[in-house]
Amino acid sequence: MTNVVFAERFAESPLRIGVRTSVMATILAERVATLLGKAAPGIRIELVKIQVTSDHWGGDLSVIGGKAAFSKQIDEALVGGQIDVAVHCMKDVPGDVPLPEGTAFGAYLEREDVHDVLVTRDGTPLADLPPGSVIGTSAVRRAAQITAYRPDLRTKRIRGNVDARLDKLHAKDSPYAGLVLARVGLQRIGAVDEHQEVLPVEFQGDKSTLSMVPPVGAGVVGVHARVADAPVMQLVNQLNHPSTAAHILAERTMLHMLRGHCNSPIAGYATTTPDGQMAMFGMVFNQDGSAFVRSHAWGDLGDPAILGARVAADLLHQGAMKLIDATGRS
Ligand SMILES: NCc1[nH]cc(CCC(=O)O)c1CC(=O)O
Repeated sequence: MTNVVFAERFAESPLRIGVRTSVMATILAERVATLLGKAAPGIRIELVKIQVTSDHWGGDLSVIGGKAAFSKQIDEALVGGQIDVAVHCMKDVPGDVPLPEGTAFGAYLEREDVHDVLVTRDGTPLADLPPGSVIGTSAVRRAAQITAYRPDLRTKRIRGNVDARLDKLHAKDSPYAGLVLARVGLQRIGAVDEHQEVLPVEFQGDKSTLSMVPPVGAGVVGVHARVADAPVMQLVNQLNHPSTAAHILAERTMLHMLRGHCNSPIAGYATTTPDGQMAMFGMVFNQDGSAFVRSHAWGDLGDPAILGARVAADLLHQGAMKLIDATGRS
């Protein structure tokens, strides 16, 4: 793409990036704006704020259409041409509904940290919390793994942006002893002074060892644009990190095959091994983590979808769908 074509495309109007009005969404949109600005020096870039109703919804996500509710207004603005680019945490992009027609992810930024942490008011580790303590999380994946390790604790749903959740933890009459959150989310919003216990991502094969296997898409930011908008798509493509893109394709192929949705107790994590192969780990839990299936496979970095499909097929063969259905497609 020559600078002339860019100049023509952006002569009349700036490149518009849609951004949800949360601290984390704003920080990620600004990061993408900076990267796009470096890739095409001189183009004008504008952040367009989009108020997302579900950000203010404290109830059950299924009532407003699941995880897709968060992206609905952004998707409409992208398809309708009010914005040119949208920025998403891949973890939040549902696997059971297709992307809006005519749109695609043009870039996946290099994967960041995938660890979840336990944030507490005073730094008490998970192992030492008194029986009956309440852990705040809305993710069945997190609740299942916490409960498997400490069946004597309780988990309680908590919703809202990360900063709002931390406020709830520190509130005077907070019911929560701790919250499970993504470490990268805390880093992004600068909440680094919190008492954090980093939870290991490796599943050790038994419930007595603490682990928190990452969700599909953990730590990856995706840049979404209209396929027909070639200048923007080609510009966005320049930000793509190829091995991250391969890992995401493997993980999301697994998620599609398991029909993973916002309430799915599914973990999936693809990595590149030191010898240049791709490794993929998948796991499906029941609600309290007392039952699970898991699969680990290796494959060619050039065939991510095949690896994801193999892990999914293995999980399905072991009865994954029964566990997912028992948790409820609510
Ligand atoms: N569900 C909310 C959400 N979506 C993306 C992140 C940040 C982590 C990431 O991008 O993987 C978070 C915060 C959290 O789960 O604590």
